[in-house]
This record gives sequence, structure tokens and C-alpha cells, in this order.
Amino acid sequence: MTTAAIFLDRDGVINQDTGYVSHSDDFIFIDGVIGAMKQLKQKGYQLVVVTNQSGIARGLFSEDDFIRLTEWMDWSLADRGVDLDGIYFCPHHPTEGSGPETQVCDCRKPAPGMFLEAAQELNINLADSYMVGDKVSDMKAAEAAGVGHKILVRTGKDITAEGEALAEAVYPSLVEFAQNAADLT
Ligand SMILES: O=P(O)(O)OC[C@@H](O)[C@H]1O[C@@H](OP(=O)(O)O)[C@@H](O)[C@@H](O)[C@@H]1O
Ligand SMILES: [Mg+2]
Ligand SMILES: [Zn+2]
Repeated sequence: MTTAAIFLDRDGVINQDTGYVSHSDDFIFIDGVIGAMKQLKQKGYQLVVVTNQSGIARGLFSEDDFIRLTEWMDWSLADRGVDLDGIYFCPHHPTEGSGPETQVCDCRKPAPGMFLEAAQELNINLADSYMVGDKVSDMKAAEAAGVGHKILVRTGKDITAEGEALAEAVYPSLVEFAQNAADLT
């Protein structure tokens, strides 16, 4: 059996994108998102985070730093009744940096790799799923993976005309999206 998922971009959707956030001291949940995530789980969706973390390739922080922050985020959410089903990240950048993570990959959005891996591992029906992001690359990655619904929110980077054209809908934040998303259960 497959189930639908809500794919969530991290920076600009879950937390304020102050630029390459790598420590819990700098991780600020956007108002209302934890409640919104809880509501989406109750509607029957899996919740899967898909995040580009080129700060690793750029040498701004290490993969261990990312994992430490991710564990903190995961526990902060679990404490508030939200269990994430999956967290996928891309540590690469095609040109920036000088270490092993500086490489062309198939996981950095707008490539669909993280979505396809999640779909395999978590038995996700991509056509019935949603991607909620703040950038054109989020919409393009979802499109390339065959995610049925592409949503932009205004809590991150400025929404461009290109982004608006690719998205099915634009909401002020994840809160309004969760209020409008259909029940699966
Ligand atoms: O929004 P998600 O995918 O969760 O994460 C994005 C971050 O890793 C950073 O990605 C960078 O893009 P580049 O990776 O430098 O193109 C910039 O957008 C930063 O402001 C942002 O903090
Ligand atoms: Mg983002
Ligand atoms: Zn990658």
C-alpha cells in the first residue's frame, strides 16, 4: 500500500531562513508551523523533509553539525506531538567548496533525487503528494519527481513570477496551507 506525503522544504518553510542555519541557537520555528504539521499528520499524510544543505559542501558547517541540528529539530517536533516520517538532505554543491561534497549530484533540488529515494523507502504515492517550498528549485524538483501538487509559501525567499507560474497555489505560510489541505483519513 502506498500513502500520500507532504514534502516540506526546511529553510523558509519550517524555520526562518537566515542563511545556512547550522545550530539550534539560530533555528527559529516559523509561527504556527508545528501546529500545522500536526494537523497535516492528522489528515493522514506522511511528513517528509527535503532540504538542500550546500553549507556542507561550502565548508560552512560539517555533516555532523547538520545531523546534530536535525536531531534537535526532530526531538523538538516530537515533544510537540509531531513525528516526522523522513528527513532527506543534499550536502552537495556543483561548484562551491573544495571537498568531496563539491560534485554534481542527483539530489540537489531542482533535481528529484531526494523525493525519489523517499518514495521508494516510505512507499509514497507521489502523484497524490504535495511539495511545500519557498523557491523555484523546490517546485522544479517536485515537478521532476512527479509530485502531484506544488505549493509555495511566503515565509522564505521572495516569490518570483516563475515560481508563481509553477505552483498550484501560494499561501502566506504552512499554517494556511494546512487549513486548506484535504483530509485523507
Ligand atoms: O530551503 P532548504 O532547501 O531547506 O535549505 C536551503 C539552505 O540550505 C540554504 O540554501 C541556500 O541556497 P544554495 O544551496 O546556496 O543554492 C540559500 O537559499 C540559503 O539562504 C539557505 O539557507
Ligand atoms: Mg527553502
Ligand atoms: Zn546532492
